Amino acid sequence: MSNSIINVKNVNKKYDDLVALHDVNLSIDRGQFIALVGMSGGGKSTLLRLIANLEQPTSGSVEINSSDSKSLTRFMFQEDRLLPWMSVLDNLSFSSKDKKTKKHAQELLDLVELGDYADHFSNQLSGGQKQRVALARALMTNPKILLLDEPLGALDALTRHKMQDLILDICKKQDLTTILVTHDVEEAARMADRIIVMKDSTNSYEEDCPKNRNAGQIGVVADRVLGEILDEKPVRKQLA
Ligand SMILES: Nc1ncnc2c1ncn2[C@@H]1O[C@H](COP(=O)(O)OP(=O)(O)OP(=O)(O)O)[C@@H](O)[C@H]1O
Repeated sequence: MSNSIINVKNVNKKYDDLVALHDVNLSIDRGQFIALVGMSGGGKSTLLRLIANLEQPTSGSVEINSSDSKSLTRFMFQEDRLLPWMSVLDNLSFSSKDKKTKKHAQELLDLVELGDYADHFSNQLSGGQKQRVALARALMTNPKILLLDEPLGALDALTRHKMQDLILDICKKQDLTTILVTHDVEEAARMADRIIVMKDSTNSYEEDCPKNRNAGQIGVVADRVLGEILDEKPVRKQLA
């Protein structure tokens, strides 16, 4: 039996006459940590939105192999989306009075090492702490798939490093399948066990349709072992 949880088949996505994704095929196994890298406008976020079922492909299909596909995915955005008038705990539980929900929220705050910050408000948190709250909130529905769109872009290098470790740790503990969009190749190399490069469309298709210059296609898939620091040439060479 296949172990894949996400199957993207022959996906094309057009916005009017702009081709954002061109014939993308991708199969992701349960528990994999995927990094999606590539040039700006290459279709990374578009692919993530299709997988999250926030948008539909123009053609092709995105299949999620799970019994509870509705509660599968959660985004963690780059921006701080915490509601400033709610405490950290309420941001997770949406002020629910339900004891179980509150307990779950507190457990997740403990998981992201912010157990003592439940009563704080977002203006009392650092950028890294806000991102950890956002991560905890993303986990509230017990997702099986975590979709991260440039979550760490605004953080300083040290905080970013710590967050990378925390995310990896949580993904392992919660047995999550994760897709991380990042511009940072080092980050991709550090975190992912598979790196997918969305490449610029420089084939004849582009000549036919100049507007499709950035149409996202899966370029290179590099498999590597989780946790290793990448100093292998292949990924960089192919990115250059
Ligand atoms: N809702 C939309 N309507 C029209 N065009 C869109 C829409 N969303 C994305 N696009 C276009 O589709 C292409 C791919 O965009 P997308 O945001 O997926 O790229 P990206 O690789 O995530 O870029 P970046 O790295 O800059 O975030 C771009 O040309 C973009 O302008």
